[in-house]
Amino acid sequence: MEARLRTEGLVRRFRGETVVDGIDLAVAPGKVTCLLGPSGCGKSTTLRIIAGVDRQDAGCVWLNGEVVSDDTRHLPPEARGVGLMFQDFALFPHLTVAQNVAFGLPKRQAAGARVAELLAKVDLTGYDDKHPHELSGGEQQRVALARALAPRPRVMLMDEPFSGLDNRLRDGIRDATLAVLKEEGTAVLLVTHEPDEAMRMADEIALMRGGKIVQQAAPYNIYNAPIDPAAAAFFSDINKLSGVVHGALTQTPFGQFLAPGVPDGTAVDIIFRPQHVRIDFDRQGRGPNPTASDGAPARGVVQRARFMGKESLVEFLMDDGVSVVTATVPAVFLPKEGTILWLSIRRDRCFVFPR
Ligand SMILES: Nc1ncnc2c1ncn2[C@@H]1O[C@H](COP(=O)(O)OP(=O)(O)OP(=O)(O)O)[C@@H](O)[C@H]1O
Repeated sequence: MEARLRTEGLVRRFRGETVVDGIDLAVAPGKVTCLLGPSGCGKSTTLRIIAGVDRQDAGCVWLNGEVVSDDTRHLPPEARGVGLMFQDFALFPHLTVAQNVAFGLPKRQAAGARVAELLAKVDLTGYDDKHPHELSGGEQQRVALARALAPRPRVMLMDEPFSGLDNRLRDGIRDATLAVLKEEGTAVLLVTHEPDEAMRMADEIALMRGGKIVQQAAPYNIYNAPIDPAAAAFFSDINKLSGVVHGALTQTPFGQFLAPGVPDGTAVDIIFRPQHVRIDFDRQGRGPNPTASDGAPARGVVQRARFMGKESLVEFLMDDGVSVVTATVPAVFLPKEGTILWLSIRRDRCFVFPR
């Protein structure tokens, strides 16, 4: 399907510093792409350029198949037909819910039916005559969504739209928002610095660092096939084992790992997530048998175990005396310091990166 929103080679510099550095994006109807990255990596600037409130130094923006901004052309924000939803969503305090939602609709258009339809979609039927101060944060957020959607924008740009909400509300509002956006077939570009939010909302995550998209993929793929250690570390704690390559193999406490194409003598890091470590009891100095999926087990001694609610975080010093491995285990299990246990790692969840 043709992209509703597309950018090519967007560049933006402030005082000689390049903060957006060649951003290519494409979002199809009914799809959500999340721009995810640490503070200051250029996410909001990218969004602002697409919205038209900032202008790029190079590159091109298409909306609904038409160039809205390039070297010679720059449509103002109000002519771009995009919906905007930002963190400080600011409803008009003196207008009712229905008037807020109807605000963006053409004056001549009979707004009643569209307003009622949208209030039903965001589960606020009957709230028409209330004022913003009578609503909870979550309800205000849903009114803001209804207002942004009222003119049927085919593209929605959202910048940390849920960060003002408390944790208990947030998941529900995210899911409700997503459902409405999908139903309306809106192409969405959503900026967030929270990996959980991106995983929950996105069809595709564009991971940004230093003004560039370093990896773009579906949440499952980006989580399970990160492009480098920093991309892996952005989504969870990680474990790192060090090795040196000989004959396309590197030795670790967990046996050999393949390092295809990596020259002999290269130092590599083997990265894996704590949740992909399995632990097993010591049976008179022996652990579980090696398997194809989990490789060889290795013995470790518990150094620290922390209760985290639904799980425990257990830190091990491995038998080689240098490797430290952290595992998450169900919280019912909180082993004592000094306990000897055997660890295995899901082989398909390990990533080998030249250092
Ligand atoms: N108008 C401006 N003038 C000068 N520098 C700016 C301007 N706008 C943004 N910057 C700088 O550009 C860089 C990227 O900012 P941007 O707001 O796009 O980052 P971000 O990834 O959205 O971060 P955050 O998650 O903190 O909002 C930052 O270093 C910021 O200080």
